[in-house]
Amino acid sequence: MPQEGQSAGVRELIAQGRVEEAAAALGRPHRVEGVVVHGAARGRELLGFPTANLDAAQGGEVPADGVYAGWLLRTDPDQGAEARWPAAISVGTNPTFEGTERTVEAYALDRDDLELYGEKMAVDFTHRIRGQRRFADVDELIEAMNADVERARVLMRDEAAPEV
Ligand SMILES: Cc1cc2nc3c(=O)[nH]c(=O)nc-3n(C[C@H](O)[C@H](O)[C@H](O)COP(=O)(O)O)c2cc1C
Ligand SMILES: Nc1ncnc2c1ncn2[C@@H]1O[C@H](COP(=O)(O)OP(=O)(O)O)[C@@H](O)[C@H]1O
Repeated sequence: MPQEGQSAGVRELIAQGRVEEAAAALGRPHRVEGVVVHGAARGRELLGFPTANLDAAQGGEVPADGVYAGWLLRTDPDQGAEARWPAAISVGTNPTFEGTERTVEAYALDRDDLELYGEKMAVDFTHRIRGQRRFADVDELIEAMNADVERARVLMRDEAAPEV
């Protein structure tokens, strides 16, 4: 659904991480869908930011590596279930940990109580924050993630909640 009718121009914007321009062209933020899978189990324990990792293999064009603000959504919520959260999103190989697999992961701002493994979810990309970096140590990464989360909070304050 999100891919259909996407022009080469919009695909190029997404590939370059220019998600604000892509959203303007599409009339809605670009969406990537997938099922939440297990990652390296570092998010919650080591970094203090649990991230839902999407198995995004066939769920839409993945934007350029980087850090974004946007939405984490349940695509088939039960009636009454919480369905969307403002999020800080990371796309890349986690170079600080010398990862090789490219992941799409999202931290729902200010929450630590979600149970999302196995759920069909999506991320909507509204703003690009920065590129991926290889930090010298974990503390530097955590410091950067804190700044990203603060930035995402400000950027998402006035964003209209997307349709599921
Ligand atoms: C807002 C945000 C920014 C991130 N920025 C970087 C980064 O610049 N470099 C990096 O190596 N990993 C970055 N990450 C990814 C973390 O390394 C990753 O979430 C962590 O390894 C946990 O992975 P796991 O979910 O597989 O346990 C970022 C994650 C988030 C949520
Ligand atoms: N605020 C949140 N944002 C995203 N996922 C959360 C959040 N709070 C709890 N979770 C849960 O924690 C999991 C991620 O924890 P994490 O330690 O990063 O493990 P993994 O490496 O398996 O992704 C998510 O899949 C989800 O089920």
